[in-house]
Amino acid sequence: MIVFEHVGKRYGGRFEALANLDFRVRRGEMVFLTGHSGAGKSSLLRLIMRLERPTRGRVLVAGHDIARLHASQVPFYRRQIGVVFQDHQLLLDRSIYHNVALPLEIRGVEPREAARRVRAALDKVGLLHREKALPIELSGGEQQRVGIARAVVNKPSLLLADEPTGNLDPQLSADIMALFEDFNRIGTTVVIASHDLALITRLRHRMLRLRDGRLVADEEAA
Ligand SMILES: Nc1ncnc2c1ncn2[C@@H]1O[C@H](COP(=O)(O)OP(=O)(O)OP(=O)(O)O)[C@@H](O)[C@H]1O
Repeated sequence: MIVFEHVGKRYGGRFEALANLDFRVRRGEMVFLTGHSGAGKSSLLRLIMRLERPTRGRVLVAGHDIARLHASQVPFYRRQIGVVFQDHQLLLDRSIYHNVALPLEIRGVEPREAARRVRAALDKVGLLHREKALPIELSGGEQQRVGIARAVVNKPSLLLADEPTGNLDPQLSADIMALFEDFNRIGTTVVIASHDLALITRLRHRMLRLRDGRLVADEEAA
């Protein structure tokens, strides 16, 4: 599903944020990406989203070198990827329903079909009963679940998350990870950047460990 071939990324000057990354993630896998702050986790995810391009090597997703995508193809490419952020980035003046519906509105999905999908996504994260609420009326854990519903409403084949539990207490963090496992179980490929080693070690998935932009360990779950 995802192949990194000798990938390097420099931001201006000589500073190498990522160096010689070589790994692949199979379709249907769930992988944690870990490492210290500044190790390059977000940069790696941004390469997969094609928000950045590698300065060396190639990133292939579903067989395509994504650096070669034409600008007009990029929105279609991104549609197959759901993204969850640490600070969920919800629109505060819109209801939960409309936050989750946003990616479908942008695509011009017909309202009745959109409503069906929004409710299915909210149901999966256990928040169907809060569809009329505003984000501010929800707890931090619930807001993050809305962020996940919005990420999966397009039924992406790939789900990426950057520190999705960064602001949550241990129990809520475990609940959020369990949700990602649910989506993985139905076939979605999942890549999660997290520095919460205590949590992700317990979950027993493959772990890619970055240090100063290099891949220093690739451990299959025991
Ligand atoms: N747009 C940018 N321009 C210049 N340098 C950048 C840019 N984005 C990231 N970097 C640098 O690249 C390195 C890797 O950053 P990155 O955000 O990928 O790490 P990270 O592991 O996600 O860290 P954190 O957990 O703190 O977000 C850091 O030294 C960072 O300062």
